[in-house]
Amino acid sequence: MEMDRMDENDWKYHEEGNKSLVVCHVQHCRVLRLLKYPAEDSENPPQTAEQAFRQIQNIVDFTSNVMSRLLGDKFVHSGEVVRLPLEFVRQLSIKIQHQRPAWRCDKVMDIYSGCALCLPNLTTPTQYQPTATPPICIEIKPKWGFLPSSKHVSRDIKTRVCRYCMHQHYKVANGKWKRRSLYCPLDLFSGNRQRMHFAIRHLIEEPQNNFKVFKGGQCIYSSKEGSEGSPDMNALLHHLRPYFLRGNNRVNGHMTAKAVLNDFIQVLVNALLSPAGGDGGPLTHRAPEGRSFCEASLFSNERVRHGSQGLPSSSVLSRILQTQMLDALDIEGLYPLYCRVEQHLQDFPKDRTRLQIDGPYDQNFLENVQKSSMEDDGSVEYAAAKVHQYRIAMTAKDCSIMAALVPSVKEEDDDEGNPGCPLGSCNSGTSGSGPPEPPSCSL
Ligand SMILES: O=P(O)(O)O[C@@H]1[C@@H](OP(=O)(O)O)[C@H](OP(=O)(O)O)[C@H](O)[C@H](OP(=O)(O)O)[C@H]1OP(=O)(O)O
Ligand SMILES: Nc1ncnc2c1ncn2[C@@H]1O[C@H](COP(=O)(O)OP(=O)(O)OP(=O)(O)O)[C@@H](O)[C@H]1O
Repeated sequence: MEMDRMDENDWKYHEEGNKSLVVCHVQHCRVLRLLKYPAEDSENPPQTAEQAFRQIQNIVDFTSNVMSRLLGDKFVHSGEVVRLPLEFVRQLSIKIQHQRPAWRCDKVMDIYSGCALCLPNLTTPTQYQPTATPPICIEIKPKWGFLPSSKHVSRDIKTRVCRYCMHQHYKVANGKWKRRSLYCPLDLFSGNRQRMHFAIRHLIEEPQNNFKVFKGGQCIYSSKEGSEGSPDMNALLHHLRPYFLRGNNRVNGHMTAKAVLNDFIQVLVNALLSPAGGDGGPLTHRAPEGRSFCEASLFSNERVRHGSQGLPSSSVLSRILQTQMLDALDIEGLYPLYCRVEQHLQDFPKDRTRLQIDGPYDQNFLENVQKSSMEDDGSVEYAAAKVHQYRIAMTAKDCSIMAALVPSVKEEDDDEGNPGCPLGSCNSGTSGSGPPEPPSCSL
């Protein structure tokens, strides 16, 4: 990318979250992730350009030296910080403003620093030969996959009902969503194909902030906050049908909507369980110590007892779960340690650097955090290490998986020239274009 030749017309609005806004290039498979600030700060940016640069560089370092090592570098893209011409950023901000969802407009895009994070566009994978049917990318934000077993947890309900399921009641009550989702993360993280199928089915029915489908880089299925109805599942199935034409579940040569949905979920389950290959990072597999079933899940307890195989240790879900479980104390055990660090920094502000509170997230950072003793010796070093571990766990609890399903070139057309079942053949490993792309994490 030539920074002095940036043209806002080459970029379009893609998506946004609470902290950043993402634009994608109209031709190249790149995105720019720009910071967002509260709208009331729009006249006075809360940080200088250099501070914004440092913030984004910290994200890159944290991703490459911490998250990538824990989740596996096959799954994580760190990106790079870029400096953009201010005029380009201003024009871009004006151009995309009308496409932003109203409920996100309490924050504005950073137009002052001229800094952004440049990443590959994970909704349009490039490693495979282009085919007539564009790739499908599914974004899943799985949230917390375990029940806390920390001795510090004061309420028994937290050890029986998962945080996501409890939060659903809160989110419906405060109006963020109109209907409760029946998705339960513990089902998705179970490794049991039936439970995972059940979980994804409910993600599709009520996607909220946890499920999106992109086709050729364009979001074709997601929840709109505050909207009365659910997104149109028939329209989604209409998009998906051409990808599954060679399925077995055809009635009079026609594949039923139910069969398309089942095949789609099946492919997704396979992708989520597929091994990463290569070095997965320094994690040793730790099974959740508490219960692995949430009482709020509608998946029958009886069926759980009759088959729970657990996650393959090198799958993306297993890596995410292991990283989430670095939060071994729960917020109730962590908060007093956080207060210890806060108090210490008030008394000794210079120790902020020694304790690496704001980074740098260099190669030693993770090692130092992992070296921390198991027993609380009352030191600020112990407390700071636990706070760091908690922050790493929180990142894994709020990350998204981008699973790209790429049609195989070889079987795209059958002998009569009819379109084939690209995702099915990808999945069975008979594709001429290599195995399906492993899911990637966008953090
Ligand atoms: O607290 P939660 O579980 O609602 O998660 C928040 C997310 O809500 P969601 O569950 O996706 O609806 C929330 O997402 P949205 O703003 O709803 O898109 C953020 O991701 C928030 O993280 P941060 O404060 O921006 O770092 C998330 O906060 P953290 O819990 O990660 O601090
Ligand atoms: N590299 C990428 N390629 C394609 N799409 C992306 C990429 N990174 C982010 N996105 C899209 O942009 C959305 C917002 O990005 P992201 O989740 O990084 O924002 P955030 O503000 O950090 O989110 P949160 O609300 O969790 O704080 C994602 O949900 C995803 O749909």
